[in-house]
Amino acid sequence: MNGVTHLDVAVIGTGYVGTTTSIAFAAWDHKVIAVDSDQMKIARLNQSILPFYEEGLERRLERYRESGNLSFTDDLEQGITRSDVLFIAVGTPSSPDGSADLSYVEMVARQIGQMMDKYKVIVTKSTVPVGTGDKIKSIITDELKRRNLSFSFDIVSNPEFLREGRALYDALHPERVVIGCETETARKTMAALYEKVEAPMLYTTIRDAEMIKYAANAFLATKISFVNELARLCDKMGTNIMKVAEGMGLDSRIGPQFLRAGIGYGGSCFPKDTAALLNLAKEQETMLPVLQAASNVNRTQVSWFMERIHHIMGSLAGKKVTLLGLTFKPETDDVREAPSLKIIEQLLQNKAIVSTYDPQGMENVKKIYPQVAYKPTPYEALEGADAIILATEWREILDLDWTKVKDLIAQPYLFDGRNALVPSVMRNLGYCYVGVGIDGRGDYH
Ligand SMILES: NC(=O)c1ccc[n+]([C@@H]2O[C@H](COP(=O)([O-])OP(=O)(O)OC[C@H]3O[C@@H](n4cnc5c(N)ncnc54)[C@H](O)[C@@H]3O)[C@@H](O)[C@H]2O)c1
Ligand SMILES: O=c1ccn([C@@H]2O[C@H](COP(=O)(O)OP(=O)(O)O[C@H]3O[C@H](CO)[C@@H](O)[C@H](O)[C@H]3O)[C@@H](O)[C@H]2O)c(=O)[nH]1
Repeated sequence: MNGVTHLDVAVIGTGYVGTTTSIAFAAWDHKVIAVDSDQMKIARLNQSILPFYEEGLERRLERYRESGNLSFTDDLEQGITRSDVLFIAVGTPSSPDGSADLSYVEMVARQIGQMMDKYKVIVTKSTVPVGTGDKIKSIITDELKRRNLSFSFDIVSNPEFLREGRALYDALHPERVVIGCETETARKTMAALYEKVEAPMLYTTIRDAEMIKYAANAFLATKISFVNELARLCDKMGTNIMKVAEGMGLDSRIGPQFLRAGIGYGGSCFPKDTAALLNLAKEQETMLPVLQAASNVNRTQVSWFMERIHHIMGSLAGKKVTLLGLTFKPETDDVREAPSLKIIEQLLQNKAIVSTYDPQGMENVKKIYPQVAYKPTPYEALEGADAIILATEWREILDLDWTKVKDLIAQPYLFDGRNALVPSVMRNLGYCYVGVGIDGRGDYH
């Protein structure tokens, strides 16, 4: 494969990562077949309809389908036999004990072993525990043995670091590409795949690459929990976590990113990947007390925030609470592990009447909490509200006409779970504004 720059690639799994990865490889002029076992998803993708919301992806999807660089199929065998490089990008959700559920990855490995017809480079894009590369190798070897075939293949770990809401940009402009591989052929193939990317390429063992992904997510999650923990203290001490974080972040050794205090991290990655790493450590009889604490802080952050609300408002029974923002972060429709879900759960338990608005997340939450009132505009959601809780800092929500909102609501309580509005501005408008760790000494009025 030396010197070859246009590779035939199959990407197995067309979720957030698989679809974005497929589009990135198509953009770099490789021929990509994206495969999913979900026929509905494939049918939509074949009409250039993205099965989730992510800005900018749909236009690219159409462009590369038309150019012939990107096609979609539910026929895995076609994807495998027509490609030299196979990417595994299926989900690795949490099992009840916190470990990564590898059943989708193992299933794909078996299918690859049952269908491959010649040498392939098999790359794990999914986030997987250390040792999964070895597992995939042995599953494929067993399947080939069963078929009395003995051709070789290479296993590679190439973890993905994209953020939802910025998936296309992150995939096209990664800050680093981590490649865990064992042979020169695999290394050259991966170098050819990423030839057009201007980013450091870090070559490691497969196990190191697998660990790097978990370590990066665990570190970022810990940074967030660290400021959230401090925010709780700031709230008691009359200090402002926003200023404290700003002061910390100006030290280049610390950096300003991921120091935004709030109601905690959600999403399909941080909660699941920290749990998986903790589980991995437990299996090795090794303690990770720092990460365990970070996880505990995050697990209790919404309850801590809700306690502030109860402290100020008393019982919420029969009160109308408007929740603004449902997704785990702005610019996505993903509500997996979103703090808003815990907030809804607690509001309903306390017999509040909940209405909500989110630009993209309402359909997904409606499936879980049909008893909440989902409104087509934020203003309709806010009518007659006794309290407003901001859970996701969508631009559209921050840019509301807050003077108009003031006239719509019954009581001016505004709880900003993301410290995203300007306290002095909101207070000047007459709101009783409460943020996370910025108000001090519980004196909110
Ligand atoms: N979402 C992110 O931002 C992100 C970022 C980096 C890494 N990751 C990791 O990437 C992996 C995928 O995440 P995601 O969010 O894209 O998941 P997802 O749930 O959105 O998509 C997974 C897809 O795999 C498909 N699938 C499952 N089994 C299959 C099979 N046997 N054959 C073909 N298709 C199959 C499913 O139908 C689904 O469409 C996970 O390990 C995740 O931790 C996710
Ligand atoms: O200072 C901050 C930064 C983030 N968050 C929250 O943290 C969560 C995760 O945010 P972000 O990391 O931006 O989104 P993800 O799409 O989950 O991306 C993370 O998880 C992906 C999946 O593994 C990785 O690829 C990315 O590198 C990693 O940033 C969200 O709920 C944010 O609201 C905070 O509370 N404070």
